[in-house]
Amino acid sequence: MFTESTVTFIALGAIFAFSFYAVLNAGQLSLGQAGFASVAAYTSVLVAPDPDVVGDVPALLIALVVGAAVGTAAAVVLGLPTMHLRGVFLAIATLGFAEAVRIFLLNAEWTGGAQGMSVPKIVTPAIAWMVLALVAYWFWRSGPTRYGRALEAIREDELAAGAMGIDVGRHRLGAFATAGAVAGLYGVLWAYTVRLVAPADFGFTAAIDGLVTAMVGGTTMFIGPVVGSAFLTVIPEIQRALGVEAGWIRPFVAGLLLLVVILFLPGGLAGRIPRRIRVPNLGGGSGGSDAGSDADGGSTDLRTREHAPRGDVVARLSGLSKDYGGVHAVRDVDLEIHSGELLGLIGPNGAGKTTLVNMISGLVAPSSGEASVLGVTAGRTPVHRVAAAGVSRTFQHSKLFDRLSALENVLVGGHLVTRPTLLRRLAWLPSARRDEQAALTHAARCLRRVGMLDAATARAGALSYGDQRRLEIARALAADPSLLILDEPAAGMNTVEAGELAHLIRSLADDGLAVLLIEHNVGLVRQICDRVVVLNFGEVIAAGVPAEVAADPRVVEAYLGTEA
Ligand SMILES: Nc1ncnc2c1ncn2[C@@H]1O[C@H](COP(=O)(O)OP(=O)(O)OP(=O)(O)O)[C@@H](O)[C@H]1O
Repeated sequence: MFTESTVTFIALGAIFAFSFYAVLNAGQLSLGQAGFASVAAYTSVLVAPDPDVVGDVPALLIALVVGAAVGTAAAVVLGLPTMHLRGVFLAIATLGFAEAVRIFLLNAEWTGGAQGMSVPKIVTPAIAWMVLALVAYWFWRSGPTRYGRALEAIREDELAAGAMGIDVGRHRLGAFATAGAVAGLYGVLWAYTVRLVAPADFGFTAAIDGLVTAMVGGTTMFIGPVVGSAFLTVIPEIQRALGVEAGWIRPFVAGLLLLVVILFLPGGLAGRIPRRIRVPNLGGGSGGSDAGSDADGGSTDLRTREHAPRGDVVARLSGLSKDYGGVHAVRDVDLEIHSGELLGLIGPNGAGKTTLVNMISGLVAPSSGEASVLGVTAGRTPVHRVAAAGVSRTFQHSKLFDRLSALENVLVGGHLVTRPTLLRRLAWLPSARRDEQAALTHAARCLRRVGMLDAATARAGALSYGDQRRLEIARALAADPSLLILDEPAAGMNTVEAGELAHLIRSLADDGLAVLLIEHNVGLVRQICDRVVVLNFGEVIAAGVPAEVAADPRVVEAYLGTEA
C-alpha cells in the first residue's frame, strides 16, 4: 500500500522526531533542531566527496559522519550560553538560532540562496531505516542506564536530581548535543533523499512538525518518535487511498492529535506501553534491614564511600545567616553535627529550619558565615558536589520523580555509588549488565530497608503520602550518605507509621550515619534524638539533650507563648 518514498519519509520523520525526543526526554524544549539539520546538511554537501568518484554509499557515509559531527558542534556552541535557560525561554532562544541560520543561508551566495544546492539521490528506504535503527538503538540502550535515568530525573525534578548528585548542567548539555547529532543525520539524509538542500526545508514549519511528531509519539518511551512518524506520515497515504485530496488534512489532524495528547496522554501514544523493570529477588520478604550488607551479592560492584568514624564532625556551621530582603530567615547559627548522631532540629513555623538545611545541602547560599560539610563549603560548591561529598536529603514537600517507578527513583538515588554503563551497554558488554544488576540490587535493598520492596514497580506519583515519604528516605539512603537530612519525614503519617519510621531513623544513626531530623512531631524527636537544637526567628534558642531542651523556658515560650 505504501510507496517507497512514504517508507523513507516515515524513517526520516522518526529520525528528526528523535532529535526532539533527545531533549524532551530530559525536560527541555528546543526548537533549534532545524538549524542544526541545515548547518549539517550544507556543510556535508560542501565537504563530502563526489559520489561519482568514491561511490554513492561511501560518499553518503562520509556525509552522515560530517553531518552528525557538525550537528553536535552546533548544539554545543549554542548550548553553552543557553543551557541555563528553562522552558519557553530556551525554546525561543533556540528558535532564534534556527531562524538566523535559515536567513543567513538564504542570503549567502555560496548556498544558492532560495534555490539551494542540488545533490544526487542516494538514500533508499533501506538506508533510511538502517540509520533510524541506529538512532533508535542509541535511545533504546541508553534509556535504562545511569545516564538515561539521570536525564529522566532532571525532566521530573531538576532540583531533586541535583541533590542526588547529578550534574544537571552537564547532562542537559549532553542531551542537547545528542539532539544536534541526530538532527545533523536527519539534515544529510533529507538532502540526499529530496536531491536538494534548500533553506525552505529547514524553517519554522519543519521544527514544529518534528516537535509535534515527537510529542504525539511520546517523549518517555524510545519507540515514541517511530510511532509518531508512522502515524503522521501515513495520513496523506490514507487520504490518497480514499481519494480525498486536501493538503490541510494532515496538519489539521496533527494539530488535533497534539491537543488530545497534551490533554489526555501526557506520555504520548507510546506512553501507553507499560515500562517493564525487573525487581531483583532479594529473598526474605520486604521487612529486612540490610541496605548496606553484601548478603544478596552485587554491592561489591558499587562505589561506596569511606565514612567518618563515629563521633567525628561531619558538618561545622559558623555564624551562618540567611536574609531574604528584610527577613532574617537564619541568624548567626553555630552548630556541629557528628557522625553516628541523631540531631533533631525543631522550632515553630517559619523559624528557619528548612532554610538552614537548604544551606547545609548547598541549595541556598548563605548571606554570611560558613557551612563546612564533609570537606566542602556548602553554598560555594555546586549542589551535586555537596551530594558527592556525602550529603543526602529528603524534602519537606515531596520531590519524587513522579512518573518513574519507586525502584527507578531509588536507582537515581544511587547515581553517586553506581558505575556509568552507557558505552558498555551500547557495546553490549556483559560487565554493563553486571553493574546494572548491582545497581538494581542496591536499590531494591534500600527499598526493603524502608519496608517498600512490595511497591517497587508502583509509580511514585501514585503512592500514598506516607509511602512517598518513606520512598524519599530510600532514595536518599541509596547514595550511601555520611550525613542524611530528613525534612519532616513523618508529616502525613499515622501513629503506627510514624512509630515504624522513628525506629528506622534511630537504626540509621546507630549504624553510624549522622542524621539531621527536622520534625514537628516533638514527641517523636524527644523519643529518638540524641541532641535537639531549637530555632526561633532564625536563632538557636536552645540546644542539648531532649529532656533538658523540653524543660527550657525559652522553648516553652516559643511553642506556647509567654502565658504558658
Ligand atoms: N525563598 C524565600 N524567599 C523569601 N523568604 C523566604 C524564602 N524562604 C524562606 N523564607 C522566609 O524565611 C523564614 C524561614 O522560613 P523556613 O521555611 O526556613 O522556616 P521553617 O522553620 O522551615 O518553617 P516551616 O516549619 O513552616 O516549614 C520565613 O519567614 C519564610 O517566609
